[in-house]
Amino acid sequence: MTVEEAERIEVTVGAPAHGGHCVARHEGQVVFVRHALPGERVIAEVTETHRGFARADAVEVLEAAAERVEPPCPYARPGRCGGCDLQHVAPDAQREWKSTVLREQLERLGGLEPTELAALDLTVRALPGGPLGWRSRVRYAVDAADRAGLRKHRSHEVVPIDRCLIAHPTLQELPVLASSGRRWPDADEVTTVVSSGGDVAVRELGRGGTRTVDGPETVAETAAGRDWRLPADAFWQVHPAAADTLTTAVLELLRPAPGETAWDLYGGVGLFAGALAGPLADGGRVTVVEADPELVAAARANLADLAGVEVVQAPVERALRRRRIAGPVDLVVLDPPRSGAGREVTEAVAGSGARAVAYVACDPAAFARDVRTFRAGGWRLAEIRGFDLFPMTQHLECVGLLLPG
Ligand SMILES: C[S@@+](CC[C@H](N)C(=O)[O-])C[C@H]1O[C@@H](n2cnc3c(N)ncnc32)[C@H](O)[C@@H]1O
Repeated sequence: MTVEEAERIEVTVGAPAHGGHCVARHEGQVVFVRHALPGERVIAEVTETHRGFARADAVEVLEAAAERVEPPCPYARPGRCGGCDLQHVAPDAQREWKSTVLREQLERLGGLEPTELAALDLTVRALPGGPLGWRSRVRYAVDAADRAGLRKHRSHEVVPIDRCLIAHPTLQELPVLASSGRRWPDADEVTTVVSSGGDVAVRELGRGGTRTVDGPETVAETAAGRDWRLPADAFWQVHPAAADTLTTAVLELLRPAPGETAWDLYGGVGLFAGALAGPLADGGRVTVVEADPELVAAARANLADLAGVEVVQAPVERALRRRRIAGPVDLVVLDPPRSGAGREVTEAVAGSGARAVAYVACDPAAFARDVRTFRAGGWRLAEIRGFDLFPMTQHLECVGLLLPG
């Protein structure tokens, strides 16, 4: 008998898997269970059925794991806000969970052998500041009644909320959410931003594009020993300690030397190029490649004081195909979106003559697939640093050092 949607099943929960759930089995069928922990016995309500697997939410815990805690947010419950997947897990155990996911993805999708995995430190490290109040950028969705809220897990349905506990305290004060009485008749989404320079901005995205509702058009950030200015809703790391943590990891792993050349691929406003430019000075060069024209303009402005930095506006794959950038190059930073760099870009980077690549990854599955491509091209994953840039959620960030040979 297979599991049916809305049916309640009793299962023993197994290991965490990519995506914020644990794997269980019910009558031979795989069930991905959210709101659960490995080793628990739970009653789970089936939310989706597919050929060969089902999804379910743990709605009653019969035998709790020692790592289970009461979720601090009342919306982090089955059927409510889908933003946080791990609020029911103690913070240390969240990082162990992420480390397990990283290992599993590198083994299954990356093709790493047990001996290679054993040689890597897959610890996922906490950033300063604790698991709540960190998020410096929050994008809310607007529901049919023009109220701003957050979406349910795997659904377009918007849950009106009166606060988001992982949001930075400054953002929680803003009169944006339904509880403030504020309505958003012209918007599909509302973005709130607080920058390290103290700027606070609210932008709405609607049929007419985006517009600033409150605060400045651009915000100031400080990272990697430099000051940055960027459009309020442009890409920037959402954890206040993330930009410094990632640039430090990239510099420590790549060890740039004066006179070397580097590519900063998927460069955004040029964060990694800005960090590399100093150590590469005395004849070194960095080329940033970024597709978004607004980010390219910000990168050019932010990096204008640095000699030897060029910013190319193009999709990375096209820049490589049309030889707008071409090897040999010494160092490469790859920081692609969640979907990863993909085979074409990864093969081109593997053939670029680089002596080292730092791959900054926000999705362990896409990262592992690209690692497999590097390995097929004769490279190896020499070191990895995992960071908990998104506490309370299933997301993890890592920086991998890939070396040829
Ligand atoms: C994860 S962000 C990294 C940005 C930057 N490295 C940083 O740390 O601030 C990924 C960036 O890749 C850009 N992007 C996405 N697809 C791209 C593509 N095919 N070619 C070039 N840039 C792309 C996005 O606009 C975004 O700025």
